[in-house]
Amino acid sequence: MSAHFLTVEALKKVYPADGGQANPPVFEDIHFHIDKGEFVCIIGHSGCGKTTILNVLAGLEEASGGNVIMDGREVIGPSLDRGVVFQSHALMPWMTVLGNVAFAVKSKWPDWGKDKVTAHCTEYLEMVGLGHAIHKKPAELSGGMKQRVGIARAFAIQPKMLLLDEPFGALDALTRGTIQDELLKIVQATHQTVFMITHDVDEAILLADKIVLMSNGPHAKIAEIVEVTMPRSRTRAGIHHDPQYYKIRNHLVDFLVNRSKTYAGAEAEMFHDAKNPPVVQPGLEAERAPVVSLPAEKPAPQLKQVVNQ
Ligand SMILES: Nc1ncnc2c1ncn2[C@@H]1O[C@H](COP(=O)(O)OP(=O)(O)OP(=O)(O)O)[C@@H](O)[C@H]1O
Repeated sequence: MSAHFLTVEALKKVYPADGGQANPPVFEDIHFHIDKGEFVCIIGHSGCGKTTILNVLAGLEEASGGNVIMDGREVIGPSLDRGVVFQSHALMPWMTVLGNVAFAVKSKWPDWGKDKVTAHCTEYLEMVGLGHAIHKKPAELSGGMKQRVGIARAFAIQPKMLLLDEPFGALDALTRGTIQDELLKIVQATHQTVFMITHDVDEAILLADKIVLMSNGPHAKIAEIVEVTMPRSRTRAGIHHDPQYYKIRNHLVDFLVNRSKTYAGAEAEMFHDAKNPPVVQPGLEAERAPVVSLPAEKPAPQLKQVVNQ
């Protein structure tokens, strides 16, 4: 049995086409794992299937093949073991901020009394800087405040795993930065296991222990796992002073701009092993990390080994 907290094996998704035609798989042969307490970001071009993968991990979407094992059990449906925060804050507009969080907390712990629920929710709302706004309704909040409520609600149920789908995508840069700092602090304090989709490479470098890079769809694969080797005590203001930051950033941008399209087709299988995507540490490499590109001619037999170093 796998020793990892979460294991994704051979995951594949095909959406049915209109008119009975067969669609190609959005992604296939997706393999990766997450250890307890790890913060994992996933990056890839629009349409490669990141949200679909997150929904499968959440149990909200069924895969067409493969499986997801979390904490020794197969994920077959939604559970309060997994907290989800979407890009659009899904708050109940008729309830107060406290009421929105309390609703989730009461679902998780139905035996708790009112005072215990209120104290618990208030603690998490204070953590995201909303202690002063617990009696407000969502309509009275800014976009950033609403998103904070969603984050507090997800943390308050103390899920085994937190799934974040571009939670800051709709926020202005200033608010986004502040909430990133708050998330960083909470995650450092709680050691919460997190899987997060982002399009922002800086956000991924700031928050993640490792970054999963997806190639373009259809037939998207996990192309590479990038370990963020900078010390965990990162701050938004400080990471730019670490020489590793630029190496990691350049590596991610180079993937997105140049390499993300080279993983589809039979030829790609000759140089890429989707079951064991290369794990790279560009921050620690003196030179630029190896660049994977389709060879012009038949590849040398040891090419797979080179890519995996
Ligand atoms: N319910 C659905 N029915 C049919 N096709 C779908 C459905 N949901 C998603 N798709 C298709 O699957 C592909 C992957 O979508 P998904 O939203 O998972 O990608 P993504 O990588 O998260 O994209 P983005 O970064 O733009 O959010 C897209 O081509 C999308 O059109």
